[in-house]
Amino acid sequence: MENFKQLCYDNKVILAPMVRINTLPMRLLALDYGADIVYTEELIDHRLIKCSRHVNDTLQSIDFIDKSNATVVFRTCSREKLHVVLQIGTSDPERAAKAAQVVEQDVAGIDINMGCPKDFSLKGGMGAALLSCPDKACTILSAVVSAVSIPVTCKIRVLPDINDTIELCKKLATTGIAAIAVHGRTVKERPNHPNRNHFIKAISEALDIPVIAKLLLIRYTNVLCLSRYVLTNNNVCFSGGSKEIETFEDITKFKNITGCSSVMIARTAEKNCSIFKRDGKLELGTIIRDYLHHAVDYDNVAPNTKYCIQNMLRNIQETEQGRHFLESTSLQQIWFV
Ligand SMILES: Cc1cc2nc3c(=O)[nH]c(=O)nc-3n(C[C@H](O)[C@H](O)[C@H](O)COP(=O)(O)O)c2cc1C
Repeated sequence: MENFKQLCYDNKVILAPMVRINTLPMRLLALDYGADIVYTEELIDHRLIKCSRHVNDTLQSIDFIDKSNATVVFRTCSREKLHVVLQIGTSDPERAAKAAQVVEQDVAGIDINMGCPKDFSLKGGMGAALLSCPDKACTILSAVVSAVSIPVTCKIRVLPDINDTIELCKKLATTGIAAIAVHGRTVKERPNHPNRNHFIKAISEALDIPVIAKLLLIRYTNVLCLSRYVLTNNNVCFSGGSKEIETFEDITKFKNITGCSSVMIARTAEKNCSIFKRDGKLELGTIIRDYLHHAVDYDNVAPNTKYCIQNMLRNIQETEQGRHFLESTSLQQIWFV
């Protein structure tokens, strides 16, 4: 209950899950700049359940280490404990529940990925594959909700039909999840397709009293628990707006368009994490330096650090500021800041 009070999904600006980008340094950077909640990259249940928890006194971190090859699968620290949501890739209720239990004491929430369109996920029955198996999706969510005492959420993509999407959301909402994040593109749509903001608006309007009533009736008898799982439009997070979100003010605009009180940002944050700053974005050089401080402090693996910085650089090449930055600074210089 204590954790839930801390992790509320109402009116939040959120760093959306991004594979290889959202390791600890990026999550801390987003928090520095003003994000309220930060998602991890998707971590597959098979890997998490093989992990053991280690308190790393040198780095002041908590490490989840895969014993079979001594790899750090997930590193976190006390600073993010009340803000970090760990996203699990799964196709199995039992494994999902076990994976959630492995990290439960060190994170603020658990999210189940139901939107990944990649072959790897679809072939394994994970990610967007769950959108076409709603019963299985619900079984997974219910298993995780029962297994842990922190909030559980899921992140979906919209279905081609608006009413089917609303029905799916209502069904998922009966499992006791605390929020749904909706990416307004279908599985087949690519990032350059327009985001279906009107779908998200319809969902946020539909997920109101009936869903609350259903949840209250079906799942809980204890009054203290009731308010914990009420799912209204305040608990629908908007995702998919990066093409149209360039400034912090744009976030408010999208809240209004979609009727969601929370907004998740992926690609805009990937290229300029200071999008979360209320008082305006920072120069890329400052962002990279701030990022590197966290990467060094937490001994982030070099290939991952390099990948994130290369993405920031690649993504700004087309902007005036980016061209100027690249002309005046070499990657070599940045690397040794
Ligand atoms: C590099 C990258 C990695 C991503 N990885 C994940 C992931 O692990 N889990 C997930 O649910 N979505 C993932 N996504 C999707 C984003 O979370 C988000 O829903 C999508 O990019 C649309 O939001 P945007 O317009 O703000 O970019 C990823 C997106 C990008 C660009």
